[in-house]
Amino acid sequence: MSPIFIGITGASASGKSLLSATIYQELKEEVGAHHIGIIKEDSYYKDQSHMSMEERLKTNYDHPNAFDHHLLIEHLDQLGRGFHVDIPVYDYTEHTRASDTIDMEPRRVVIVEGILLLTDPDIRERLHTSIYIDTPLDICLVRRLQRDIESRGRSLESVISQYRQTVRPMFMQFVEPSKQFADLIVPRGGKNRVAIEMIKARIKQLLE
Ligand SMILES: Nc1ncnc2c1ncn2[C@@H]1O[C@H](COP(=O)(O)OP(=O)(O)O)[C@@H](O)[C@H]1O
Ligand SMILES: Nc1ccn([C@@H]2O[C@H](COP(=O)(O)O)[C@@H](O)[C@H]2O)c(=O)n1
Repeated sequence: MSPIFIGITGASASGKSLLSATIYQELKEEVGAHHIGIIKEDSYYKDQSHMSMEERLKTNYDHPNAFDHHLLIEHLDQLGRGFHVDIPVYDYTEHTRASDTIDMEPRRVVIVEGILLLTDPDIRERLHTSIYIDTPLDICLVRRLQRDIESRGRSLESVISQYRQTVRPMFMQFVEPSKQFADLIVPRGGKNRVAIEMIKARIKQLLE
C-alpha cells in the first residue's frame, strides 16, 4: 500500500516539529508506531563538507537552492514503492551532513515537514494533504533565538544577523507565498488542539 504523505510547512520556529511530533505521538497509539513516520526537509540540506567554514557561514539556508529536493523526492518515491530509505542526518553546527544515515522502513503515513516544501511543485504533487502553520513572525523569532542558542550552537548576534540577511527576506519571498498551496492553515502552531484533532481525523479518513 502506498503511504499517505502529509506536508507541514511554515516559517522557521513556527511549530512544525512540535505539530508533527504531537500528531505522530498521538496517532501511533492508534495506528501503531511502525505505521507512521516523520521526514524532515532539513535532513536534505546539501552537504557542504567540501567548503570552508567561512564559505558555509555565507550560505543562504532559507533559499530553495540550499536543499537537495531531488533526493527528498527520490526517497518519497522509494517509500511509495515499498522500499527502505537512508535518510541523511544534518549537523546544524558544522553545516554539513553527518556520515551516518537513518534507515526508514515504508510506513502507511509519512509526515513531511519543512520551510520550503510547498515551493516545489514536484513535492506538492506527492502530498495528499498540506498544512501551513501561520505563526506571527515576532513569535517565531523569539522561539528561534532561544532554540538556536540552546541547541544549534549559535550566538545572539549570529541569529539576529542571519534573520535580517536571509531568514526574513526568504520567508517573504518563498515561504509566505507558498501558503496559497496549503489545504489547511493553522494559526498558533503546535499546540492548536482543534487543528491537531482535525489533522488526525483527516489522516484516519485517508487510511480507510
Ligand atoms: N504553540 C507553541 N507554544 C509554545 N512554544 C512553542 C509552540 N510551538 C512551538 N513551540 C516551541 O518553539 C520552538 C520552535 O518550535 P519547532 O516546532 O521546533 O519549530 P519549527 O519546527 O517550525 O522550526 C520549540 O522550542 C517549540 O517547543
Ligand atoms: N546550516 C543551517 C541549516 C539551516 N539553518 C536554518 O534552519 C531553518 C530551518 O529549520 P527549522 O527547523 O527552523 O524550520 C532555516 O530557517 C535556516 O535558516 C541554519 O541556520 N543553518
